Parts: sequence; C-alpha cells; structure tokens
Amino acid sequence: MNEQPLPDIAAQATHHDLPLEWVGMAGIALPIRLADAAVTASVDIGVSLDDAGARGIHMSRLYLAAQRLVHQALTVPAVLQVLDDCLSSHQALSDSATLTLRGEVPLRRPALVSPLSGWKAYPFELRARQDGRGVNIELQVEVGYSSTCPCSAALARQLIQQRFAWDFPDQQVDYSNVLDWLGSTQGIVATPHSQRSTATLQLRLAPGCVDLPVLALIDSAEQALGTPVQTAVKRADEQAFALANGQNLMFCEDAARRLHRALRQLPQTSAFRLKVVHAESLHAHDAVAESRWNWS
Ligand SMILES: Nc1nc2c(ncn2[C@@H]2O[C@H](COP(=O)(O)OP(=O)(O)OP(=O)(O)O)[C@@H](O)[C@H]2O)c(=O)[nH]1
Repeated sequence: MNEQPLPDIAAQATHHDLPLEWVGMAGIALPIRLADAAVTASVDIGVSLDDAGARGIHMSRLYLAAQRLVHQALTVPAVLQVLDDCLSSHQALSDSATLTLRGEVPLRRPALVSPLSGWKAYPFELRARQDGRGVNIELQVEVGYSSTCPCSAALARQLIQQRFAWDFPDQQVDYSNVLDWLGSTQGIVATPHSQRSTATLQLRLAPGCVDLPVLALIDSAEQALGTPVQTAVKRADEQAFALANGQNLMFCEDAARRLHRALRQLPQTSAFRLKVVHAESLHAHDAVAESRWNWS
C-alpha cells in the first residue's frame, strides 16, 4: 500500500464555475432479485453537481451505495435507501440523485392446455429520482403478444363466404360435404394476417408502494390482451392459441384501449403511459398507438 497521501483531484476546486445536471456511472453490473428471480441488472447511478466550484463528485461512494442492492429483493425502501446514501455522501455537492436499473426478469409461464411450462424474459426498467421536490419512481415493463388484424379477418371471412356460395350454389347443402369443405384449404381460402407485438407499460408508483408490482403489471396486461406469446407449445396449445387470437382480433388502437383500462385498475400506480407496437406482417412498417393517464 502506498504510504504517501493520494492525490484527490475530485476534491479540487474548478475555475469553470458551472453546475452539472447529472454526473455518475452507467452500466454497472449488479446481481439483484426481482419477482423472486435472480436478475443481473445494468445500473446507472448519479447525482447532480450543484456546487459549481467543485471539480468532481465521488464515484466510489455512488458505487458502494448501489452495492446495497446486491442479491436483495428490489423494493421501494431499498431503492430509497440507495438514493439517500447518494445524497448524504454528497452533502453540499448535490441536491438530486437518480438510480436506474434495467434488465430482463425471467418468469415461468404455463402452456395454454398441455401441462408444460417455460420461461419468458420480460425487459424491465426502474427509474428513481430524489430531489428537493421529493421522490419519483417509475417502473417500465415490456410484454410481447400476438395481434390478429380484425380487418384482415373480416376480408378473409368474406372470401370464404364467396367461395362457399360458388362451391354450394344450391340452397340445400349436404352436411357432411360442408363439414369436409370447412376442413379444407379449398374451402377456407383465406387467413388473416397477425403479428408479434409489443406493449411498453410505464407506471409511476403510488405513494406507500413497497413491493414493485412487476408480476401484477405483467399478469394484468397479458390478461387484458388475451394473446401473450407462449413458451412451451404442443399442438393442443397452438390450437388454443389460434382460438384466443380469433376471439381477440385487435388493431393497435384496441390493444392500447384494453391496456389502458387494465392499468387503471392497478392500485400501485398514480400515473401511467403506454405504447403498443404491432410489427405488421401486412407491410414493412409498424402500427403504433399510445395512451396515458395522469402523466405530466
Ligand atoms: N469524479 C470523477 N471521478 C472519476 C472519473 N473517472 C474516474 N474517476 C475515479 O473514481 C475514483 C473514485 O473517486 P472517489 O469516490 O472520489 O474516491 P476516493 O477519494 O478514494 O473516495 P472518498 O474518500 O470517499 O472521496 C477516483 O480514483 C477517480 O479518479 C470521473 O470522470 N470523475
């Protein structure tokens, strides 16, 4: 160990005399627990540098503050403690602190019919800020789902009707002939297009919220949509998925409205905004809808 005092550049004064909005570290790898799962989060942590004459902040103090979260369940009190550590270790230097964690939370999801299950990774982001006005914590998750176009479905049904009229010109039709016809690609001549879609849901947590409502948010979104993407799939599951899609035809506007209604029911949120993206298979661009409640 060096016996001499170590130069401390951060403690020097600067002639720039300019405060900085945010100074910190981005992309710290941190093993945490979220929704009962082990997650390696990527963490950004920082403070404002309000002392315009101070050369620098103390990166190591922020790094150590974030270490509190290692292997711990990510909760609101834990996040608040980190922000508090950042500010108390930067007294006279900083008035605000922010903490952002992003990663993917793995959740086991059951198949629709068969006894199988599998894992799905849901991207999440938690953004927390403490300043003179108080604390603000936002939780964002992404949910993947399938959307079948209602217009395309109606157009396909019309083609099927026309084909039926052509193939069965008589008013009197034979039951078994029609049954066979319904099971053939000659009869069901057209299918609607569907697409893998993504909902990005951003909640502002209500005061008093302790646990992060990751599971509640994902469950309520998937229930509202009715067609979340699946993990393990046997043919029986695929058939159930086809039925779910047929009974949940949706434009991006429909998906956004369903999600808006579902999020309004979540007691853990005081505001939200959401965005759905349907990566259309009809054309090479996306169909997108956004909605918000109480969000400023
Ligand atoms: N402020 C600042 N520090 C940096 C930067 N890049 C690297 N560091 C280093 O981060 C390390 C930790 O800084 P401090 O937290 O001030 O370390 P310290 O002085 O040993 O710790 P304290 O005694 O708690 O202040 C130092 O070695 C800095 O040189 C930068 O861009 N800004």
